[in-house]
Amino acid sequence: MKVGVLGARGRVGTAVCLAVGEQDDLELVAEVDAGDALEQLVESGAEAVVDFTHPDVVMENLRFCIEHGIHAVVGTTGFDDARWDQLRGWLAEAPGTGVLVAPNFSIGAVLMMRFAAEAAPYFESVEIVELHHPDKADAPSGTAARTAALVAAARRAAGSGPIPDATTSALEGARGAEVEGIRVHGLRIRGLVAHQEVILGGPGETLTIRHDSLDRVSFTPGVLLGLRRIREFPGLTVGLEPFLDLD
Ligand SMILES: NC(=O)C1=CN([C@@H]2O[C@H](COP(=O)(O)OP(=O)(O)OC[C@H]3O[C@@H](n4cnc5c(N)ncnc54)[C@H](O)[C@@H]3O)[C@@H](O)[C@H]2O)C=CC1
Ligand SMILES: O=C(O)C1=N[C@H](C(=O)O)C[C@H](O)C1
Repeated sequence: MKVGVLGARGRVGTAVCLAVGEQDDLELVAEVDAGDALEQLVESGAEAVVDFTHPDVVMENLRFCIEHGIHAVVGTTGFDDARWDQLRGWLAEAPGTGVLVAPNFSIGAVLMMRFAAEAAPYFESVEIVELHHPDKADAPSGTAARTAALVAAARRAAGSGPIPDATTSALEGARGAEVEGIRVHGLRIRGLVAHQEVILGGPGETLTIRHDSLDRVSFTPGVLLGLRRIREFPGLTVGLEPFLDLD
């Protein structure tokens, strides 16, 4: 498969270019970054792209790819319901084209999210702490937002009660942001890459589920899996789980 990388000179894009270049069954045909023409993808015959760019530009990139029947494996964050609807609308006009958007391509992070959702109905309390490098544009992280959504859905399905919190007075931000009723706290620390803790608590005990991406190579096995299986998943897929046969 011929592959183009969008955001090729970025932190993750650089690691993805190296990884794709090492595979016998994948050929890196386009390395596109800010200011480069997207037409390069068509001229080079790219059959699929990997996008690790910026929330402000990813939709424009995806519209171009879908219009040209190029599959997309997307790590860029910043998606919301309006963006999902827009993507589904574009994909309806391009049967056979697949777009995978995964908030985290690291296998450990996917499992961390799954374990957190599985544990959540068994505990009264649950909060999420995400820790990243300070050059990250978005907060909370896409991973934290998705973890909160999965945890909230698991609790709803189990009929869990409200999460206890007696706070009546707080400085703005002191209790973090709320995503689907789950508190999410973001730290930006030089030296870190991407880390997350889900802390659950019940009477007399806590359970902490932690994942650490220590290097951006942690994202490349999931990206390669996405490329190898994208033809099997036409339309929009959110999250790597189906590609890992986890759903
Ligand atoms: N899903 C996942 O597993 C992961 C997702 N991310 C997300 O990926 C995105 C990128 O992260 P980083 O690599 O750390 O950022 P970065 O800032 O290091 O790299 C982004 C690159 O995109 C380039 N770019 C900007 N506009 C462009 C355009 N229109 N076309 C092509 N390239 C363009 C920039 O010049 C830069 O080289 C962020 O949204 C981040 O949250 C990051 C790590 C893992
Ligand atoms: O910007 C990053 O670095 C990361 N972004 C993704 C996110 O927002 O969840 C994935 C990972 O946390 C690294």
